[in-house]
Amino acid sequence: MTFVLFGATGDLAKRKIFPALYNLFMDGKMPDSFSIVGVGRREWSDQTFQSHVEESVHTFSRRIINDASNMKTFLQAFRYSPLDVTKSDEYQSLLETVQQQEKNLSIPENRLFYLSVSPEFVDAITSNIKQSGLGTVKGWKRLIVEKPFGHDLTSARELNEKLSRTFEEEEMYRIDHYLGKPMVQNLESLVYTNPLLRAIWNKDHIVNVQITASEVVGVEERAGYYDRAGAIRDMVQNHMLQMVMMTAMQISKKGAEEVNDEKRKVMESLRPLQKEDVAANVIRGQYGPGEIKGEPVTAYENEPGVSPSSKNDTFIAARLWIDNDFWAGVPFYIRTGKRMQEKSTRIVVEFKNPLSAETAPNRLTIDISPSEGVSLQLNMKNPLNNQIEPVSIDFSANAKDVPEAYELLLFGALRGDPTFFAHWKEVELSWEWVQPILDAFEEDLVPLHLYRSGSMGPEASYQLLQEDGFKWLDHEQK
Ligand SMILES: NC(=O)C1=CN([C@@H]2O[C@H](COP(=O)(O)OP(=O)(O)OC[C@H]3O[C@@H](n4cnc5c(N)ncnc54)[C@H](OP(=O)(O)O)[C@@H]3O)[C@@H](O)[C@H]2O)C=CC1
Ligand SMILES: O=C1O[C@H](COP(=O)(O)O)[C@@H](O)[C@H](O)[C@H]1O
Repeated sequence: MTFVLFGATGDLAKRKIFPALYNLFMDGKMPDSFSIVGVGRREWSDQTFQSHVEESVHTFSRRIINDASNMKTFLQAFRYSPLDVTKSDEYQSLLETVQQQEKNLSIPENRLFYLSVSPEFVDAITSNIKQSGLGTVKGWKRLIVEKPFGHDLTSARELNEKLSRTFEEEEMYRIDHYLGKPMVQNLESLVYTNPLLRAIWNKDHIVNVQITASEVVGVEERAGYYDRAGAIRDMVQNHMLQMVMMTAMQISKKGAEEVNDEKRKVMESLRPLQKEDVAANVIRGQYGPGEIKGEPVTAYENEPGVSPSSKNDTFIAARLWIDNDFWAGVPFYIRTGKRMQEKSTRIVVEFKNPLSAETAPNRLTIDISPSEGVSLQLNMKNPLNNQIEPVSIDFSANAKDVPEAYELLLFGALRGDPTFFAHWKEVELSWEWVQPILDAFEEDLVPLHLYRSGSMGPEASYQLLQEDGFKWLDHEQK
């Protein structure tokens, strides 16, 4: 297999892709013979590239590197091909490098193309892959595409149409790194393999589902992108909706087709929002000044690169309804934002409580990151005072040796397993659901609530749940 990495000199390659490839190699999960060809504009030699890869792995790998001989073998697989991806005539030398490696190392003609570049280049690269012959193989070819997948519904459709000229749907692996998080991958098994949970994973037993992805960091150096995207495109259209799908799908057997089908069904049942209804169901927020870990931090509007008087959303909370037999009448609440109190991604499932006045409701909390675990809140009699009190049964994963999201995702693509990648139908349905929100924001039909940095978002997001008689189950209330 030849792994052709466009954007090999970039940030994502350095922080995520090279360390993931190294860990797969160390775990014996790379194919028997493989070559990795990096592409970028910089005029690097193979040696410069190999040193860069080595440094990246040393800096960012979850594994402590103490095995020089394995590292040497790993680095020998790397070649660099300088190329401006917009110039068709430069692809010939890339093809030659790929073919030479295939010949020298007797590598079967299987090619995995990874586009870790700005979306504006995706069209040029895929059509040049076709024209140059890089995409003509005796074995298989696959394409991994990074987010963002479009800027709105129209651009996502256009992008998909362009990609489909070179790659079939079965050959496309759209990355959503939340689908690589071990606990998100675990959701399917958690419900499927526990008849106890399967029996109650529906509207008869569940009153609401809350999915939170809060971050402590602000916009950092990404204002150029983020000020145009906002939390709605950056997190909701992809990661948050993928977590809704993974939580709400009803699996009856394991396998990629089933997972993608069930996720699609969830999205098809998601009640569409009309532009006029957005304000009643979606809270738009932007961080103001505040404190993070005791240190003052600036408001979003004063961050470098943010446009003056920007109305960009750095926080979104929303209420979703899945109008199918399993979930009709159960609100799904999602919430995500930057500069919040804690870094945490968590799903809380609250169960019905017929004894509501006397006992706390049962709750299942699934911690996705940074800690990974599951806890179930039950009621028990305290022998000291004979009072019924909530107790928690906890399982925490030992994160030390757990593969990172990019390892799991790359391993999936290497095996040709699309289970934890976003199928086009899911992406399109997600954009369809989000588009009225984008329109309502554009037309300023939704108030922008400022929230204090270091808080859990604007007060309005608490009111959203209060309207239904619920409250956000933050960490201390778990
Ligand atoms: N960084 C991250 O954490 C994440 C990134 N992503 C996505 O991954 C993609 C890459 O991001 P990131 O690595 O951060 O971006 P960077 O800006 O760090 O890297 C961009 C890469 O593209 C290459 N490139 C740019 N123009 C050309 C060109 N004309 N011809 C050939 N190569 C070119 C650059 O090579 P050179 O400079 O040598 O020309 C560089 O390797 C983006 O789509 C981003 O949205 C997604 C999730 C997280
Ligand atoms: O895709 C993105 O995700 C990160 C958050 O990812 P996590 O794995 O740290 O939870 C977010 O910071 C970034 O803005 C977004 O582009």
